[in-house]
Amino acid sequence: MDSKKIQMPREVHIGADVIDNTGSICKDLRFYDDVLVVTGPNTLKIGADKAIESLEDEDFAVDLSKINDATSKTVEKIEDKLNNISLIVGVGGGKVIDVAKMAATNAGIYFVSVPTAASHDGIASPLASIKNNKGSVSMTAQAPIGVIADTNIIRNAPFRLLSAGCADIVSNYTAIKDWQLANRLQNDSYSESAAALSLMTAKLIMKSSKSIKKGLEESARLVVKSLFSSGMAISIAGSSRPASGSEHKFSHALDKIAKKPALHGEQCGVGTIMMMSLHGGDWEVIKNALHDMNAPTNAYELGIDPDDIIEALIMAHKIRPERYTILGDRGLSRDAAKKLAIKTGVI
Ligand SMILES: NC(=O)c1ccc[n+]([C@@H]2O[C@H](COP(=O)([O-])OP(=O)(O)OC[C@H]3O[C@@H](n4cnc5c(N)ncnc54)[C@H](O)[C@@H]3O)[C@@H](O)[C@H]2O)c1
Ligand SMILES: O=P(O)(O)OC[C@@H](O)CO
Ligand SMILES: [Zn+2]
Repeated sequence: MDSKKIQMPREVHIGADVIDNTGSICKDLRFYDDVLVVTGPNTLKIGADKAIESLEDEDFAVDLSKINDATSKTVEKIEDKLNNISLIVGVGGGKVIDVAKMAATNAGIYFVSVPTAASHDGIASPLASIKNNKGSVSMTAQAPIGVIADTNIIRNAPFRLLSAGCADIVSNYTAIKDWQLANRLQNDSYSESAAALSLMTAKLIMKSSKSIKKGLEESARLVVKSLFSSGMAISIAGSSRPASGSEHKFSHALDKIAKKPALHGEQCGVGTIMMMSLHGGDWEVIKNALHDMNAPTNAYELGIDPDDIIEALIMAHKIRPERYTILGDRGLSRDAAKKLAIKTGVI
C-alpha cells in the first residue's frame, strides 16, 4: 500500500482575545525573523492591527499586505514580497487565509492562520481554493503551523458569516454521499475515518442548529471547533473530498455566473438541499436546519437571480470534472435543473 502523509497544525488556540497572544505564540513556535501579515480591507482594523501590535511587542519586524481576492495573481504578488520573511500570518476571511497559505507553501515558509470569521472550513486545512483562468482550483498547500481563532472577534463578526460556516459544514452530508458514489462507480480512493469525522461534524452542527445564536461566545467556539474538525477530515483524506462534492461544484459554478455571488458557505448550503434531493435523501431536514441557522435556503435569500441558479446547476458537472458526483459526466438537462430547483423551493 502507498504511504500516506497527513498534515495537521502544531498548535491551535481558540478563545476570547487570543489574538493578543499572536507574538508569544509565534515565539513559542520558534519563529524570530521578519513576519508578513496578510489581511483584507475589512479585517485590518478588526484583527490584523491587534496581531501586528502583539508581534511587535515580541520584537518581530512586521510587514503588511492587503489583498482583495484569492487569485493566482494575488498569490504571486504576495510571493514577491517575501524577501527575508520566514513566516506569513494570515488575518481575515477564507480568501485571505487561502492566499497566505498558498504563498507560504510556494515560498517554502511557514504560515499561521488567524481567522476573523467562522465562515469556511479552510481555517486549518492543507488546501487552498485559488481562482485562475480556469475557475476555482483546490490546490494542495501546507497546513498552517498554528491556528489562532479569537472568539471575541468571531462572535462580533456579522452573523451571516457564522451561518455560512455552519452551511459549509452541513454540505459535508452530500459531499460524503458523492464520495461514496465515486468510490463505488469509479473506484476513487475513500477514507472511512475521514468520512466518519466529516459526517460526525455535520451531525453535531445540525443538532445544534437552533442554539447557534448571534453574539454568543459559545456559538462562535462551537462553529470554530466544527470547522476545525471538518478541516481535519480534509487533512486525513489529503483532498477536499470529505467536505466538497456536487454542492460545492454548484457553488463554484455560481461564483462564475452570478453578478454578485453570495458567501461560499451560503451557496454550498443551498446546493446541499438540491443535491440531497438528487441523491434521494431527506432534503427537507437539510433545508429546515439551514433555516434554523439563519442561512439562506433559496435564490431570493441568496440574492441571486433564479435564472443563474438554473445555469449553475447545468454547468456544475463541468467544474473539476475529475471529481465524480451525483451529477455524473453529463450533468443536468435544463428541464431537470428547473424541476429540481422548483421542487426544493430554491426558485
Ligand atoms: N482552503 C480550504 O480548504 C477552503 C475551505 C472552504 C472555503 N474556502 C474558500 O474560502 C473562501 C470563502 O471564505 P469566506 O466566506 O470567509 O469569504 P471572504 O474571505 O470573501 O470573506 C467574506 C467577507 O467577510 C469579511 N470579514 C471577515 N471577517 C470579518 C469580521 N470579523 N468582521 C467583518 N467582516 C469580516 C471579509 O472582509 C469579506 O468581505 C472561498 O474562496 C472558498 O473557496 C477554502
Ligand atoms: O475543494 P473545494 O471545492 O474548493 O472545497 C474546499 C472547501 O470549500 C470545502 O468546504
Ligand atoms: Zn466549502
